[in-house]
Amino acid sequence: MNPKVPRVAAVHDISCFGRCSLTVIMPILSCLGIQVCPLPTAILSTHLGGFKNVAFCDFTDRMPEFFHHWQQEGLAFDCIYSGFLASEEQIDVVSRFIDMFAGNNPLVLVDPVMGDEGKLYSVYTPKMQAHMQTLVRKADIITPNYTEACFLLGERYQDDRPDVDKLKQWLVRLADFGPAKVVMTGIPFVGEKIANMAYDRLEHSFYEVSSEYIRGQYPGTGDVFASVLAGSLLNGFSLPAAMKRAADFVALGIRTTFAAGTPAREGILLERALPWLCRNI
Ligand SMILES: Nc1ncnc2c1ncn2[C@@H]1O[C@H](COP(=O)(O)OP(=O)(O)O)[C@@H](O)[C@H]1O
Ligand SMILES: Cc1ncc(COP(=O)(O)O)c(C=O)c1O
Repeated sequence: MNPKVPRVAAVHDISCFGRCSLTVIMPILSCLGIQVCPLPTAILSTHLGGFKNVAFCDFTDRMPEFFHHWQQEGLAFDCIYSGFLASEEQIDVVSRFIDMFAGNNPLVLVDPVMGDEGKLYSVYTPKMQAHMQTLVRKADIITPNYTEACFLLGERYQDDRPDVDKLKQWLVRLADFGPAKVVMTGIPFVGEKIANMAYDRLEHSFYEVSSEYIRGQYPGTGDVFASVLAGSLLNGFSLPAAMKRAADFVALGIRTTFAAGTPAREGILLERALPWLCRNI
């Protein structure tokens, strides 16, 4: 275990119901022995997948006030981890935040949350997509799902089995934007598998971690995966080992939830899966 408690600035929304974003990221990172300082991007009554009339409070205008105070207090972070961003302007605000806190050389993980299953989320405009590309340039590691990788690269989304050599080229092209490590999640493979593929430019290596696909589409799996990945990297695990821990934990959460039969839109039963993570930090 890391002798010092690493500190993460988690730049995500609070979806008050539905187990995604900060409501899963905070307990997961705490469980992994990491201090989490949330910088909220928006507060929503629920996440955006599967609910109507969601109450939405955009936090863009308040964010600079919060991080300027952190700067005055001399705070430093070991990691800056961003996810769902609520507006075009907010993407630039996060970019400024990263610049302001670059002095401590934090691990910058950008999860370019934009869409799933070939579609952009309703709040994501094409302009936000272009701004997201500029944020990705500042990251050390990015974790797009397969859909987000297609949007970042301007490639057509295909829901049949993508070709592995082509995916490798895509990973290299994504790393050419700036991040040394790229982890693409949620790749649909034949044989009932779901895969994560990664490229580490500094190691000149590709990695693949796949799991048995468990029936069911749950919100927040990307956040659960990326927070276990971030926490494991901060605790000294290698990239492939961190990917394996993240994929295994999501699979455990999904299996537990599927067995309990709770509504998919409520997310995975994190409360039942967390004890495993706490025992395996
Ligand atoms: N139905 C599933 N069965 C098994 N593992 C899953 C399933 N859904 C997600 N995962 C795991 O979680 C990772 C992240 O999920 P993904 O769906 O890509 O995230 P996002 O919510 O960002 O679209 C996947 O790459 C996989 O390892
Ligand atoms: C408001 C909000 N934040 C975050 C997410 C990220 O969820 P995921 O981990 O599934 O990418 C979603 C997805 O529905 C969302 O609606």
